[in-house]
Amino acid sequence: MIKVAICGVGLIGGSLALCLKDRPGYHVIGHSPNPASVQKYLEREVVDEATTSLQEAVQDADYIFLCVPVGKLESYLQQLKELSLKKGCVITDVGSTKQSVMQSAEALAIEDVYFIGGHPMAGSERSGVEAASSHLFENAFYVLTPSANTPEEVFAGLKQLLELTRAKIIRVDSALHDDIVGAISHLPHIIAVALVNQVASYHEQNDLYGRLAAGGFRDITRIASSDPVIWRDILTNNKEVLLHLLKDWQAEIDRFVKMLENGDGEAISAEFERANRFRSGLPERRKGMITSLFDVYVDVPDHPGVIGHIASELGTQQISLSNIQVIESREDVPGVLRLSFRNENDLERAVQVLKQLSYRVHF
Ligand SMILES: NC(=O)C1=CN([C@@H]2O[C@H](COP(=O)(O)OP(=O)(O)OC[C@H]3O[C@@H](n4cnc5c(N)ncnc54)[C@H](O)[C@@H]3O)[C@@H](O)[C@H]2O)C=CC1
Ligand SMILES: O=C(O)C(=O)Cc1ccc(O)cc1
Repeated sequence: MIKVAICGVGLIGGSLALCLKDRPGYHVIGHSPNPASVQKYLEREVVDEATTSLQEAVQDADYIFLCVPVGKLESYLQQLKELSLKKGCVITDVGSTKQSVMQSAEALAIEDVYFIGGHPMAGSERSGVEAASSHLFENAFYVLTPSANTPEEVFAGLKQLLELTRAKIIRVDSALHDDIVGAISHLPHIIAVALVNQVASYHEQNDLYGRLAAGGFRDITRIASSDPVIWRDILTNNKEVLLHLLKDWQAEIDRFVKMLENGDGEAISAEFERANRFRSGLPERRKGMITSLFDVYVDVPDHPGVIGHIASELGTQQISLSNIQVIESREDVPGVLRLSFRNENDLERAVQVLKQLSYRVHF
């Protein structure tokens, strides 16, 4: 029996638990110091067992996953150093930054125990065990940052375990990880939050701002609804990288200021062309990391019953929708529906059905 302890069974910890629980040969135990959380893990049946005692959770565990906010990782490692752990046990984390936790683990160096940093690059703006799903990591990248002295067979063991999530496991140096993820995930979260707050200030003066905000605004600001504590920790932890990225961002904004001041329409269209070229070359429908899961956009006429019609046609074909959202909701124009599916197969079948029904679909 492989015993897996999960400390912090939220969106990520809960999704990992769901990937492992119910597999023959695996036993998943959840931990939180908070009795109400432990109760919730059990009620929701995401773990086989749950306890408020860290010692009980990690005793005899083969793998210990730390799935708490990045700012709590060091104190968890310190606590683990004081407890009795199974010889050869592997501790890993799921934090969105990797350099600081690698440094903490190296400084603490627990005897006969290995630490390998981890970051599943999938998630969402939602949080808590309520949002957990065993499908969350499918086809996403899962970064591992072993240290120079991690034995190859220990790395291989963790990789094999994580393959049960159906993620693509890749090994990346922790500093490079923080540079890249800073640019493609942390900076976009800052931009989304700053943009929402800029508009929120205008809205305080005139609520037409919020009422008209739709389509593009909602699309690029989805991630501004992410959990404040999780993101406080991520940003403060990747401070140096982000300060550098924000300087570059300021330079990008300044270039736009100049182009507008100079009325340089050609330069502006060149910016859009360059962005379009790069974005079109990105892998499609990659999970998490800003792009959505398995989504399709459908242009719909503005008449009652159209949403019900689409949902029932898909239902007839046994295609399950995981989410449906009206993106453009003005009363006088056709709208756009965003339909989300749990997997690529459902998405592709839905697209066929929608096309047969003469709906215009786009990604
Ligand atoms: N949200 C996302 O999309 C992604 C998050 N991550 C990383 O995963 C980790 C967990 O994030 P989520 O699952 O999104 O958050 P979450 O809020 O859904 O879950 C966090 C869990 O940690 C527990 N927790 C919070 N403070 C604690 C404390 N002081 N002591 C013990 N337990 C505590 C909470 O009760 C909860 O079970 C973070 O380090 C985050 O950077 C990684 C990939 C994606
Ligand atoms: O929702 C999205 O698009 C995300 O970007 C989710 C996300 C959040 C934090 C991570 O460390 C990885 C992925």
